[in-house]
Amino acid sequence: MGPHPAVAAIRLAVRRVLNDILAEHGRTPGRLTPDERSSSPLVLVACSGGADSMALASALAFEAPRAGLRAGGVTVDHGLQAGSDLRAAEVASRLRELGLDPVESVAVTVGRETRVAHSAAYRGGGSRAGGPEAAARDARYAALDAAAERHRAAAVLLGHTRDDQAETVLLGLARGSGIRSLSGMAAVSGADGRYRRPFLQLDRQTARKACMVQSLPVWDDPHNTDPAYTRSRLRHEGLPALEKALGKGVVEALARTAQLSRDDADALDAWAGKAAAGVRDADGRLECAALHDLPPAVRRRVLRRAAIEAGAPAGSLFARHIEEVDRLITGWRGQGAINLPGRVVARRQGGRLVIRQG
Ligand SMILES: Nc1ncnc2c1ncn2[C@@H]1O[C@H](COP(=O)(O)OP(=O)(O)OP(=O)(O)O)[C@@H](O)[C@H]1O
Repeated sequence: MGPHPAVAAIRLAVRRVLNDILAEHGRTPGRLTPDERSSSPLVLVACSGGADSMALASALAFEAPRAGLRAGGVTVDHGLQAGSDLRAAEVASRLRELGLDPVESVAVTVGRETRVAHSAAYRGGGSRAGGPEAAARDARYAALDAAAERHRAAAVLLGHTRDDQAETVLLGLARGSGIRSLSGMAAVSGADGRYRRPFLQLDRQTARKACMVQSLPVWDDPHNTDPAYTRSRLRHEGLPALEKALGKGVVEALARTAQLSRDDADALDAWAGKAAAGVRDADGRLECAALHDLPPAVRRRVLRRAAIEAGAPAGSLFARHIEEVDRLITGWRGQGAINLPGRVVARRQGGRLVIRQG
């Protein structure tokens, strides 16, 4: 008898991603001999101990040796709840029981300077827009990046599911975001495509079921049900209300919107990349008349790229900033310079737009 359908589904999702990683390393799937083991690429799973990432860890532990890859795990202790250090240690020991090796528990301090074990220091991103959730996320990714580098990992797997994707799209819609935000999380992201999300097409219920039938203990993060958090309200009130009003299938539809938006955003970014070269003069200033002739979606992307190239941090550069700069082109009334994040300033000089450090 084969595995339970939920277990088969999570394993298939992970196998696909492992096959991609193997292909990128010029390898074919197959079990390792003991000699080959130390030189085979390492895939880490980022595990909170929640159902999604425990399911992911179990599928990785099962599939990696069959594919000819090593598998390890990292759990991050954000230090935000009492006893979080004990829980992280417990998650680490569960990962070891699954057969993962190496396994690390990394402590970070969110909000101020963020430290991890191994004496390295990272910025927690406390001043970043988005509040404590964003600060915790920044600290977590810094720690995961560092762990991946320490272990020279080929990839880090994350347990985001189709439900997480739908929530991300809805949050973006409610904020009035453009299609790049509506495209949600990418299946592959980060430095050199380090982060992989095998479960983006899989629903949360399947991951939870897979844990249940494999008797994997899971930790339910109280933040996930705390109505103080926007995402929690969306998950427990917003999406169910939408499904009640519009019928089942809202989550799948939103995930499809993410995919379609990603394709559109990629195409527009490529267009803007080409257009950017055509609107610059020899001194790197932008020609306002040429910018004016571009479709607004392309023009805004050209302006955003120029601001980022001048040093504006992408994470702090919002649509409202770009709209203000855009008015120097489309609504020119002699306005003064526009200040952007990262001490970047946009100002009009005759028929040219200059975007550079203030
Ligand atoms: N403390 C953590 N340590 C390591 N990885 C984490 C941690 N928190 C989140 N992750 C990774 O990020 C993914 C998304 O986390 P998030 O908290 O947004 O979703 P979730 O639905 O609560 O996931 P899970 O059920 O796995 O906790 C997780 O599946 C996991 O891969």
